[in-house]
Amino acid sequence: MNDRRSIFWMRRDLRAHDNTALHAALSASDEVICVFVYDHTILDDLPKADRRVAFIHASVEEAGAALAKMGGKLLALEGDPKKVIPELARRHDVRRVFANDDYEPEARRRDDAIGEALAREDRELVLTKDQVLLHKDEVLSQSNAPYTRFTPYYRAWLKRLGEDEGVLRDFDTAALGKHFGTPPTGPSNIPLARLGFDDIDLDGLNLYPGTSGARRVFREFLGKIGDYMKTRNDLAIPGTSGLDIHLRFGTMSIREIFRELGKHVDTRNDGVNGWIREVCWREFFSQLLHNVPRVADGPYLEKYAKLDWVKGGASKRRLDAWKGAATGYPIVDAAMTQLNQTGAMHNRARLIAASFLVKILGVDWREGEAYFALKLNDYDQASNNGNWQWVASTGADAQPPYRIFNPSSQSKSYDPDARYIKHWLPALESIEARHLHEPWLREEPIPDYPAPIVDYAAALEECKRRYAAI
Ligand SMILES: Cc1cc2nc3c(=O)[nH]c(=O)nc-3n(C[C@H](O)[C@H](O)[C@H](O)COP(=O)(O)OP(=O)(O)OC[C@H]3O[C@@H](n4cnc5c(N)ncnc54)[C@H](O)[C@@H]3O)c2cc1C
Repeated sequence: MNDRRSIFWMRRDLRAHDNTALHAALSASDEVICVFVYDHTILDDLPKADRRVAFIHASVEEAGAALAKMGGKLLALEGDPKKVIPELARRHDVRRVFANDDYEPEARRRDDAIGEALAREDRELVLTKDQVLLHKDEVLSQSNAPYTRFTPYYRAWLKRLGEDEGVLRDFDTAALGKHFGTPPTGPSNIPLARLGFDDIDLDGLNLYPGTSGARRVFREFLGKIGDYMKTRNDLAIPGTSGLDIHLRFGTMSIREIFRELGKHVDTRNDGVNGWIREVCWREFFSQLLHNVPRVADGPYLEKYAKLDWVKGGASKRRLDAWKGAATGYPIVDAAMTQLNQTGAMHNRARLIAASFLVKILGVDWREGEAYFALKLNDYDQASNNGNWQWVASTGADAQPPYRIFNPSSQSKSYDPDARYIKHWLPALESIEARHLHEPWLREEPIPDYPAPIVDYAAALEECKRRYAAI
């Protein structure tokens, strides 16, 4: 066995630069084989036109080119990683496989299986932290338990960032390029069509893949981050960073983002602080899913497993109307249209649409969670689950059960001129904004637009009864 030859397995870290696992592999070895595996156990269940697969594919292409510039080569394979990785390790007789940690329960089961398969042959899967700044049990409460409330977690997280400069270390892979050794033969990417997927116009969706795309989006955001607290809830303007898909697929290192913030903006500014706090929600939910993996299958507050959701045909009709942007509540229908057409959805719109499904339509939050998982470009199990549970009041640090987003007042506050609604529902262009916030107050129904699927006041009472019964 060659102790000095390793594999670097690229996953949710589609970049060559500042990559912890790649850096660890290069530091420990004379030869590093870099591999990306198109995982058919995931891909086979996806629609042929999938924006995320197209984004991944283009990002793999760019990461492969970056590795080539550094003297390496990316090998693209397809299949089930549980077979592909141990086979590759055997074929090249490597001692260690390096990869960046993934905290989703299914990914952990996969990694455990691969780790065991490698160990049977005296090899090793080495997992390193890369996806988040602080992970697993790095931020614990005074009683050494994982935090389940956001605010104390946030304070402890900030303190740790302030005290430990190493958290933002640059894992400078370019400086270690000489350790790539002889590249293996094989393609550095696989055509999308061969993988069974359609090409997608990512530019048309304002999705710019790869590290170049991430840095471009980040640079643009740096110019306006100071206004973040004023603009982040305005549905009609791009007031947030748009870095979500890049953080999801690791096209830019979270450490690089924080180092750049320190260099270019005043970190005492409200906008910058507000943005850092939002990023911390991502880390909070990541450690929560890792430490309390049962949240993936049910409510964190277990008493809410007994919530009496609307069932049967009524539930299906309501869910279908919500998915199909036909609830008769324009702000909800605009949000769902944005999701269906682009895979993106503004955070405020997510809150409104999710709250409407759970609290007004009385549909089990897991139905909404599953639909977002299918559609969102930035789908991340920890953040999606954490936010759905926040909205449904079943989560670790959730909103109280009786806090219910009123779609009309949300619409008036965050889309006063109905610009967002009219953009996504252009058939409503000629209708006055006030009638789009509350269409039922209009003398004549809006032509070719559905009547409200439920009466808001009655649904509100039903929701209160549902939660009070627990
Ligand atoms: C019901 C619901 C489901 C969601 N599902 C996901 C999901 O699957 N994946 C996902 O990344 N985000 C999810 N979010 C959180 C949030 O809506 C998105 O992170 C945000 O809209 C991404 O846009 P941005 O990058 O421009 O955000 P910005 O406002 O610029 O925030 C920067 C980054 O901080 C993180 N962040 C911001 N808000 C949150 C939050 N509430 N929770 C966790 N992280 C946050 C994200 O990584 C985001 O990219 C969900 C929110 C709701 C209400």
